Amino acid sequence: MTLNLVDRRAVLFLPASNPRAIEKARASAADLVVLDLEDAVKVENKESARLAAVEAVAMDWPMPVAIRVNGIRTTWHEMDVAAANASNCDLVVFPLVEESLKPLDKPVAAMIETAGGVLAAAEIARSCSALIVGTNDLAASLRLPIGSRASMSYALQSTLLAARAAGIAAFDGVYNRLEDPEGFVAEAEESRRLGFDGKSLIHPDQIAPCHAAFAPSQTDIERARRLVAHATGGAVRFEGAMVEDMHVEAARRLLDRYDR
Ligand SMILES: CC(C)(COP(=O)(O)OP(=O)(O)OC[C@H]1O[C@@H](n2cnc3c(N)ncnc32)[C@H](O)[C@@H]1OP(=O)(O)O)[C@@H](O)C(=O)NCCC(=O)NCCSC(=O)C[C@H](O)C(=O)O
Ligand SMILES: [Mg+2]
Repeated sequence: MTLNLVDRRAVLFLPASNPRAIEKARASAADLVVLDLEDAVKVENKESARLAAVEAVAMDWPMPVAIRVNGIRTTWHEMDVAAANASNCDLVVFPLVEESLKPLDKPVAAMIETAGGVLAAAEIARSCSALIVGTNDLAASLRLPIGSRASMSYALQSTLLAARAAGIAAFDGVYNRLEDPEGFVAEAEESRRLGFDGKSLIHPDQIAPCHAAFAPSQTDIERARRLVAHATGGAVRFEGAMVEDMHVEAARRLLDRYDR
């Protein structure tokens, strides 16, 4: 079972153990909300967070809502998966994935956040609805010093390639520095240039800048409109450059995204 998440931009994570954050997320402009049972939840709250997540997804949500379960090597994993699978959530997110996901009764997404996950991303992508890069765990797995995003470019691009080859959505990782809005915007714009559909977020303040970074600019939209109007099929000269059918298709996709 799959869920079309392509073109969703703002993927907001929050601890399932935080009821105020759940309320805030429901009222937000996030495109996908992920109630976390994994790293954001203290060990002593794992069971109550699972119950809270199941209760929360039973409410009405204006956007798809997911539950992220604990990793396969933890004692909570099986109970989390069973609870999420039986719940009203739209998607189950698995962390630290290194092989194909087993099908559930609902759509699944995989987090690529280890060296093994990156190398298996193409196979994993064929078993799920989205790949999400977990840049914090990935940095640890690759033994990178803090702030070494440039050293992750191969992993980011491999994940994107795997998702595109499987025709599913790809989301970039989180930006941890809550008090650095300029840094967030720069990283989100880079994510868009890399081809990601959107970015994982950890705070409501990151939602609006994320939408802005991934939205097509007015210049892009106007150019796309001119290009679609100008195209006659095959190779043509358009504003000083050669364009062919794939450029027209890309322009149509951009206009379609903008309209939606
Ligand atoms: C990072 C935080 C712990 C910061 O918390 P805090 O300083 O308390 O936040 P604020 O005081 O600014 O909060 C203001 C209000 O906003 C709500 N809030 C905060 N964060 C969220 C959120 N993510 N979603 C919805 N609402 C949120 C607060 O409840 C306040 O509400 P109110 O009291 O009514 O005013 C905190 O932001 C946080 O917990 N963020 C999410 C952490 C998380 O989910 N982490 C796991 C995913 S990230 C990850 O692990 C990626 C991957 O696995 C990897 O390896 O990289
Ligand atoms: Mg992680």
